[in-house]
Amino acid sequence: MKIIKLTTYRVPPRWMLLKIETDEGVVGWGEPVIEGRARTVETAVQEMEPYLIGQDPSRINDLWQTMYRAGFYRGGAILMSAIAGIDQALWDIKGKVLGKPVYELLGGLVRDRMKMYSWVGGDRPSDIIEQIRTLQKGGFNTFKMNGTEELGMLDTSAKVDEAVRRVAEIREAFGTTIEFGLDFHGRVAAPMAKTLLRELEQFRPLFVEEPVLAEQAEYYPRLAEMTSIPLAAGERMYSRFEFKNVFAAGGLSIVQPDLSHAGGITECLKIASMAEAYDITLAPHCPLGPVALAACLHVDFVSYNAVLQEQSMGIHYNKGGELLDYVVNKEDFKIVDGFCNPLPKPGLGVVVDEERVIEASKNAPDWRNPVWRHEDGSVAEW
Ligand SMILES: O=C(O)C(=O)C[C@@H](O)[C@H](O)CO
Ligand SMILES: [Mg+2]
Repeated sequence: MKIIKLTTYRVPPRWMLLKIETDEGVVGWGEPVIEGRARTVETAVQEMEPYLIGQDPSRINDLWQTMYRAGFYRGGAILMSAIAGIDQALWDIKGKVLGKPVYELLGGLVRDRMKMYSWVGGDRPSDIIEQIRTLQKGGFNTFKMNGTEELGMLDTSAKVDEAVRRVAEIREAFGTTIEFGLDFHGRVAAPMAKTLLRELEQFRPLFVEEPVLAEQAEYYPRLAEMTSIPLAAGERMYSRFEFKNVFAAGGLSIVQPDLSHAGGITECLKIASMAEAYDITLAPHCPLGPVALAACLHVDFVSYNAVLQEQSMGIHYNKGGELLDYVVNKEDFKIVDGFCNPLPKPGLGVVVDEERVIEASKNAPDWRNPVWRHEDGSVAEW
């Protein structure tokens, strides 16, 4: 069997789907994308084509290593997202050829169902209580929200009080009937992280995500020393070579590689396994589409240390498109009591509605995150 064609489809809300075709008619789908840089990743996928066209798609490991090493420069958000989506599609092809879901090719199930969580509150966290109440009815009991709005590198007690009040209200309303993670989203600089973590500790959030920016990872062990709140990060780290230094330095309790940014199933499986050796749990980042989520679930179902899975249904980014819009087998993604079952169909287990994808790709938006500014006019971390 040989790879004969790669086709990318940028689609609303902000995703990109990749179709890899073979000379025997087997097709694989992947989701290579960096939110806000879809066109750049699309070009990176096109630049990877010479390593793929005419090659045997079953040789995923050799194709992965060639895409990673043969171009001399390596790593980073764009190249690793391109490789990620291609890798997903290759695993999809392999599973379809062998008639098995990907998790079977990776050693089989380590659990029967996977715990999912839902975003609430939007870019500037609001209406959280109501949104949690609504999602509870749908069976969710684990949530994530932004921990703050814009925050200066050194900011006021009033801003700290605002962040703490929001969390206090959640605990007041729900007690310990729910759990919630706080995403600092890189908005909190090191000078403010300690204060916020100390003030929030009394409410025992399930985790604090990106407590500081990924480029400040050396603070993870120092922050972990001063708080009992589990620290989570990973969406802005792109290969096991980045994660190894963070694991060795300590401080992370939860690692959140993104299956569409960190080299795909082949790489994230290795990251998950490295994390397990450090007693670090796995909670793949996935504010994206159905193929990305499917890739996450296959890694979750074979990784002992997988504890939580993000999914984008109802997320504030999904304007103009929703998680299952491009999926035919929507029922396979059903979330019951906050859990998802293994995807049973061969490959990644996503039956893509190709007509819908092609139609939607005709007027795909160039999604960009907003550019925020502090009151002094300087750019703020979004
Ligand atoms: O889901 C998360 O944890 C995020 O921090 C969302 C962020 O990654 C946006 O997708 C960037 O556009
Ligand atoms: Mg995040």
